[in-house]
Amino acid sequence: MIIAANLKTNLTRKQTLEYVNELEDFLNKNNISQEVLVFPAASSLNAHSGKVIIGAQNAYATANGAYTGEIGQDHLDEFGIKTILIGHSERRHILGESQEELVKKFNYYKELGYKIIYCVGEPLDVREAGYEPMIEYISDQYEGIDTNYENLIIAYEPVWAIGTGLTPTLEEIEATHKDLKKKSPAPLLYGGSVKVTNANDVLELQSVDGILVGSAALYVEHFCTMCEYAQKIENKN
Ligand SMILES: O=C(CO)COP(=O)(O)O
Repeated sequence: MIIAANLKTNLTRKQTLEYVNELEDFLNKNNISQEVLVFPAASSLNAHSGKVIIGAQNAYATANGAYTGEIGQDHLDEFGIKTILIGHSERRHILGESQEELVKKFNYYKELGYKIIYCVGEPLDVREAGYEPMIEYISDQYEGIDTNYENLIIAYEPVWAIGTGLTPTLEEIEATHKDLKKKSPAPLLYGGSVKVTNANDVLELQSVDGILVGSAALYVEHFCTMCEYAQKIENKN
């Protein structure tokens, strides 16, 4: 399974280094062979060798150039980073990235063979409009995306569930994932208020291939526990 931590605008470079080292030790001591990804803030990116894979939360579709405030492929290359998150709801809804811009970014990093975690998910008003409009809204977020890209992972994160403590029910997650799985053979993660208290139940769902965790992942011991849950489920199956 794939267990991913999106650290967002949290943890300094020093704190991130401690975090990744503690996580790496835990994975090794506990023989955890799951795919574990950590997405630090841009200024906390660092080279890391081991089980933990470091990814970028964002980068511009360029190697370098005049794009004030952005980082590019050169900055990721410096640390051997080959994994990127694209289409996170905070980038879509807070930072105003359009589908067109996301597609451009997707294609740029796809050409370079990056592992891409591409996020989709509906806001609350769309959710409240009913299941069909919700699936239509999410389908639009697949527009222009090569859903057969071999290094693609998709994360379904309902916007209203992110950082709110609210989640769809397990049945709702399963139903939505089943429908989204028809759109792409890529592994499908669930994200949105995943905590130590619900992670195991979510991971046990048939159509869930992993989780993308925000706030709860800031506590390294919580994130380690979730990695352990995934390992136990896999050992059992
Ligand atoms: O946005 C998320 C991960 O990308 C989820 O955030 P929370 O786990 O804080 O809801």
